Amino acid sequence: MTTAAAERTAQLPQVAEPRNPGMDLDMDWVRGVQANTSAIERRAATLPGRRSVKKAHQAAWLLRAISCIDLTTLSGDDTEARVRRLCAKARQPVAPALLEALGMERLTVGAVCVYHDMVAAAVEALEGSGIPVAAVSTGFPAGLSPFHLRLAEIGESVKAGAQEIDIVISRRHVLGGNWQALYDEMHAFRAACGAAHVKAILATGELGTLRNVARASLVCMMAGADFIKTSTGKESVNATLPVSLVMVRAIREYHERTGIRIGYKPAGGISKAKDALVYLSLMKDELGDRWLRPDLFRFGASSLLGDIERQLEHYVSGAYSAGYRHAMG
Ligand SMILES: O=C[C@H](O)COP(=O)(O)O
Repeated sequence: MTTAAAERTAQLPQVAEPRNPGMDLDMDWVRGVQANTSAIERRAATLPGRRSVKKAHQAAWLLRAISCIDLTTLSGDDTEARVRRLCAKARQPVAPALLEALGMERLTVGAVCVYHDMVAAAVEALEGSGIPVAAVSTGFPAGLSPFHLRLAEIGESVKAGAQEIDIVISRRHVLGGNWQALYDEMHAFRAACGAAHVKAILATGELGTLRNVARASLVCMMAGADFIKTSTGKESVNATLPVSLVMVRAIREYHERTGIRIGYKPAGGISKAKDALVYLSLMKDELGDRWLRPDLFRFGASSLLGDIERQLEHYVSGAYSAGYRHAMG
């Protein structure tokens, strides 16, 4: 690391110790996990119509959604200039006049998420903001590069200043029911992250069954994942409500048994404000208010912020402002 990079790293805000110390692999627990697909799909189908976020309160919830976004660019044509623009947006996700109209002084996104090569540019652009940089590592998105290179990539991203590492698991371990291999892989990734938080991307669209999703979620938590994340955004099926129900219920079960709170990150294809509201109400219903903060909930999204901003503008321009003022007290 260059001296300048080392100095930048030293100036970064203090990151809390990873919250999940993990535990030994409990095969009885893993094998005992079931997922009733039709019941989950029935329940998921009711979620978009639920009214747990009242219309009059939606602007406040949308502001909360912004604070939980991992603002993402993960494209082959990413440039440092694009990342710098993204970081400027991360610092000021909503125009100051709009924010003022909504009665808020300061709002940032939860993190900026980039490929390893863009970490240094993002760290520099976010300096002093308190916004962490998340790096997708371990041969994202397929996770099929040699194991030692995947570990080395984590180390490089941490050295460059990433405070959060989004790893991808080997789908073949899940598809072959090789839970010990999945545990060992996740455990090694966790160790390589050091003080950085680690999010385990399951790539649920490639895991075959909801039961596999439930088991993989548990194994990754046992091996020390601080967050579990649905998707890379590159699979043909990314975040869905049925998968989210399965994963948040695994988080709930892990919390009930261990007392440890694991975060949840749906990612891929979430681009509408109304979808963000559905996810927030799912978190509230299934896990409670504690999981509505950025330390335990993130959206992995590249285009969600734009739609939320449009909805907020619409809101401020008239329709529900009386209700919003009431909701904000
Ligand atoms: O992890 C985040 C995803 O790659 C973002 O996916 P998206 O571009 O569909 O929002």
